[in-house]
Amino acid sequence: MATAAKNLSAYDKSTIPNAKNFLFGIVVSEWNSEITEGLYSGAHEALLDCGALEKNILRWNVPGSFELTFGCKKMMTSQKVDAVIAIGSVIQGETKHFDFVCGATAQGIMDLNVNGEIPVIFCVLTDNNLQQAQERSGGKHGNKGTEAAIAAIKMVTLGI
Ligand SMILES: Nc1c(NC[C@H](O)[C@H](O)[C@H](O)CO)[nH]c(=O)[nH]c1=O
Ligand SMILES: CC(=O)[C@@H](O)COP(=O)(O)O
Repeated sequence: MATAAKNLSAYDKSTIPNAKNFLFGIVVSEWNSEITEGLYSGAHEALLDCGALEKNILRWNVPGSFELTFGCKKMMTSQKVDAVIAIGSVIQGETKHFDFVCGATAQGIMDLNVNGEIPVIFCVLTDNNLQQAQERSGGKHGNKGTEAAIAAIKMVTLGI
């Protein structure tokens, strides 16, 4: 199902476990900060709405999406977090650089999930243009940050 066919911000709170006992890390890319701050707001608000405590949400910033893998790895190995949300916005430019940044970031975060002990949520928008990014970070298609927060809570409580 394409994003255009769903609302990224939609969730049934009654089906989401309470997050009050868990610690969440959020690593935020500074590239396209208009977008990544919107994603962060969506994730932060959803975590609090589902019971997470403000003092249990740790935020670090990194320069760009390519640095998300290292930032998440450093956070998960040095901090007592139960899940990490990686937030980025990659927007197509004139060259193939978009492909390399998106591919490397997706692979790096997947590797953290395969080799690590806690879930790392892929909250990285990979859009053709700014409008698409705006629509998915609090616009008409909702907020992928909200979706990522719900995914983090579900993964932390998996099997409980
Ligand atoms: N063009 C975008 C970038 N590029 C920067 C890289 O992510 C990286 O910081 C740089 O190559 C140094 O290692 N990053 C984004 O997050 N979004 C973009 O659209
Ligand atoms: C995703 C990128 O790295 C891209 O925005 C950079 O722009 P350009 O391809 O025009 O150098």
